[in-house]
Amino acid sequence: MIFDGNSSMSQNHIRIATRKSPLAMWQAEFVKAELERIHPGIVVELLPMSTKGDVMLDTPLAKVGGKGLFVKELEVAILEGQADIAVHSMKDVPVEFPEGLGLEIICEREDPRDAFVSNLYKSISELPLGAIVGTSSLRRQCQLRAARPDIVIRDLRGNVGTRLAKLDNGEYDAIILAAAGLIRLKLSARIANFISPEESLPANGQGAVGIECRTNDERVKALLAPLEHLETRYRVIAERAMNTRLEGGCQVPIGAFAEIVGDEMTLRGLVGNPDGSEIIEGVITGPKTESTQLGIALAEELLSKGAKSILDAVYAKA
Ligand SMILES: NCc1[nH]cc(CCC(=O)O)c1CC(=O)O
Repeated sequence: MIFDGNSSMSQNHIRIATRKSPLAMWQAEFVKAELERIHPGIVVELLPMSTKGDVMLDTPLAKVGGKGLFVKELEVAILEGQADIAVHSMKDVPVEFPEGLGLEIICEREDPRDAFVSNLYKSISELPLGAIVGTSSLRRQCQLRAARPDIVIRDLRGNVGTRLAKLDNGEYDAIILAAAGLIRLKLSARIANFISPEESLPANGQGAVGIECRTNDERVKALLAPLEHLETRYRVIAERAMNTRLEGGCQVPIGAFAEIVGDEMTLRGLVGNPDGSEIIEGVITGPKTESTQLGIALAEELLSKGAKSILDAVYAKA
């Protein structure tokens, strides 16, 4: 039975299911603070939980497999009525939702770029021949190796603090992280260089926070509505639509990045193989209000240029 959100303990009370990582906690605290600012007197409670993705930290992400590694337990908590909402990094949110749940709100995007972090070098171009770079993202690996085939990629898992500690231990010459996570955790001083979308396309949804809740929970949806940021929604919807049409899981070498000027959206997309030896790129422009169609059309362009065989090969190995 799907829990009826309207029977929540009090009309002015919201419980947020969240992962326990510092970044997830920051995002949940951000939503709590926004709700408290907009609705004086509201009581917002955090329900920190562990997910499969948090527990299996030693396994390379591409091997853990399965969509929604970091969200399933949170969704169960909402469906069972222990929580009302879950706050996610849009980048980690699967394309499909369980019956009764939906991604109702997309908040304003933080910087969507990747960040180059190193104690020794200021940028990718400064890295010496054969430098060791830490990332577990096939997307980052693919684009880095395309530009610099000499670079050696080593796996890098864990939350942001763990990753920085591994860099500081000397395990890598440099690491690549999402700028948004570092900025939110007040660690932007660690960013040696922002990687432009021209150099490396970000992941779909990178830097944006989304809020999931019961689709029939009108009380909670009304409380959340002011947190919605329409421009971010258009951008993230286009990026996700491209990914969905490509049937991309959460760990595939796919980059997607939408920008809006006036009413016009420009969406760029890329599919590659992990070693960067093959990359298929495309760009499309159109009205921002047609973001889903733009994402699908760009995915179809990439597929017609050969993206399918690249993705099939990646999945066959995973
Ligand atoms: N895959 C983990 C993850 N999910 C969201 C972020 C960063 C913040 C964001 O994109 O909103 C990160 C860390 C990273 O990629 O460095």
